[in-house]
Amino acid sequence: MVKKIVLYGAGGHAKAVADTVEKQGVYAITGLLDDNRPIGSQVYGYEIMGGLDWLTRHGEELDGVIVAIGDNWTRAALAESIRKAAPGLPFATAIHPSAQLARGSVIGDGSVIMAGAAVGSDSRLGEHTVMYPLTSLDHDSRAGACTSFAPKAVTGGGVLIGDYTAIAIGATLAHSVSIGEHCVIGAGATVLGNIPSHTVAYGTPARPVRERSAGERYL
Ligand SMILES: CC(=O)SCCNC(=O)CCNC(=O)[C@H](O)C(C)(C)COP(=O)(O)OP(=O)(O)OC[C@H]1O[C@@H](n2cnc3c(N)ncnc32)[C@H](O)[C@@H]1OP(=O)(O)O
Repeated sequence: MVKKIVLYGAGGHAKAVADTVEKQGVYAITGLLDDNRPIGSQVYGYEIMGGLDWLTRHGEELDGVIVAIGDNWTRAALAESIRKAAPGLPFATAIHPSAQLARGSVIGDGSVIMAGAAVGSDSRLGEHTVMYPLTSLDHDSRAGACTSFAPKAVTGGGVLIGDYTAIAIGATLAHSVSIGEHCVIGAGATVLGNIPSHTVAYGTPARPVRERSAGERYL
């Protein structure tokens, strides 16, 4: 039987998540939830049904939920609110059929792995992580919870990435580098050394540019 899920979010990122879920073919999307858009409006033919109140009333009818918000910190906060509003409702994981998951790789609940993304041997992704198209996290790497890889962001093997960190479009991380929590690695950066937590870094080679606090906007 097809499992029923809702996507929490209704913007551009939610469209990309919906496409991944549709292609995966494991879940049927009952509808979308969004606290800032009118109830009854539609995205891709899916109705916006409400917000957290809806989930409190209908959570038990569902098999799962995916937080479909692109910003890492907002996605984390919403996941926490959902846990409280609908305790026991699982976070579903969406994996595009063209994604490649190597032996020993582990994908955290609520994560979304889009078209052509690759997770290398024995690599682990935390909960609610997003890998956009053509990204790769190579062998023996760890990406924490609520991290994100924008299109064509790639890493070598043995890389560590802390919770909430965003790897921007086209960034490259050399093997064995360690990136802290709450970092943003800027578009097109080439990271050759470690980057401490709460840092915005970019350039080739990437250099820390400034500090950033948790939740500071980057998209
Ligand atoms: C499907 C999707 O859409 S997923 C999302 C895709 N988008 C991304 O991944 C992009 C995310 N954003 C970035 O990567 C940005 O580079 C950030 C957030 C890291 C940096 O942004 P800010 O700190 O706001 O930098 P700001 O725009 O103020 O620019 C400051 C200076 O740094 C330069 N700069 C900014 N980012 C970069 C970069 N990645 N590489 C080199 N130089 C940069 C700017 O050109 C500017 O230079 P100037 O002062 O000489 O004019």
